[in-house]
Amino acid sequence: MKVAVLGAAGGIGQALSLLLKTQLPAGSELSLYDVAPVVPGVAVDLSHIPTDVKVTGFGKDNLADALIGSDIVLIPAGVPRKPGMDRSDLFNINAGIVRNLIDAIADNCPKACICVITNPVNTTVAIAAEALKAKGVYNKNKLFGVTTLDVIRAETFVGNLKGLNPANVHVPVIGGHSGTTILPLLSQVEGVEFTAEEVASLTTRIQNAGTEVVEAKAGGGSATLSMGQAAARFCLSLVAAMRGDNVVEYTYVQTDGSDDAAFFSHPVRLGNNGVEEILSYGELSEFEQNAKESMLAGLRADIQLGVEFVNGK
Ligand SMILES: NC(=O)C1=CN([C@@H]2O[C@H](COP(=O)(O)OP(=O)(O)OC[C@H]3O[C@@H](n4cnc5c(N)ncnc54)[C@H](O)[C@@H]3O)[C@@H](O)[C@H]2O)C=CC1
Ligand SMILES: O=C([O-])CC(=O)C(=O)O
Repeated sequence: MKVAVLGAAGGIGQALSLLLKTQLPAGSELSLYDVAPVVPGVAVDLSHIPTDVKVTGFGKDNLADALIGSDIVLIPAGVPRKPGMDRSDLFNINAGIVRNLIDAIADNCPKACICVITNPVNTTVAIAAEALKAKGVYNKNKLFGVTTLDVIRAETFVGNLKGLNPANVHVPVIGGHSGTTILPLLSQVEGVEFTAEEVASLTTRIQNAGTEVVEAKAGGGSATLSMGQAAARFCLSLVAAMRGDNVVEYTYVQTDGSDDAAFFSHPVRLGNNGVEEILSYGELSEFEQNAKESMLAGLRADIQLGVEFVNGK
């Protein structure tokens, strides 16, 4: 198993690479790429941890070498938010970064599962899909927007509010990954009752949790450590599924688009070839149904922006 991390010298990239170095199965390879000159040093640093995972660092001019033979590519490359910015304000810089990295993936490891972390995820995943189509190698079952951070936050906040161990709480989160497009399904949390006020305030907190971190970091970036954990969880689930385990994760994937949007986070059964089955997210409460209806137009517009970035208007 070879896993490549593109943007590996950044805040997310380093946390994620550390978790993968210690948790990937024995015999795996971890390939770290970044345009920052520190990346070979990050790889040397990690390589001193005694696990049977081989780590190699690749600088700016060696993207092809980093990618060749990869089974999974994780993309946390790009700029993070500062206070006062929305995720959509990152589009101008990050759209081009994602496009170029995806072109290189198409050329060097077109069969890899691709996990996009770079914001705005609602749009960068659509950019990735269109760029892969333009190269003739798009497989909708192998492209994922990583929305696991919304899930782990929701589990933490519910656990804290109700005095439960968050590790035992499961909260479905559907939709996209920004503001009101993030839709936690609190009505489906087993064994927990919420008042209407709790549903309203928890939903808002989960939707604004990224901003909570951006403001607390006061100009020093956005979530990196919790995102490293979230991306590691998603990647390790994909690895386990590729080795035959039955694994379901919530992730932003291409749907048939019939009722929701062309990309939408669903519970997804993962398998050897990425998406094995997109599962239903079940029944929504009236609050959730209304929240879904009112965010869909915005999510569709975010996706359209990505389609037009690659194909023109
Ligand atoms: N999906 C999600 O839930 C989340 C997504 N993010 C997003 O992840 C991205 C990265 O965030 P951080 O790690 O905090 O930023 P960072 O600034 O700490 O790291 C980004 C890294 O990307 C590298 N980079 C820039 N252009 C590149 C290119 N063309 N090729 C390879 N590497 C390149 C930089 O050199 C840097 O090392 C941001 O867009 C952020 O908004 C952040 C948190 C959660
Ligand atoms: O809020 C941000 O800019 C980073 C992010 O996506 C998150 O923390 O959920």
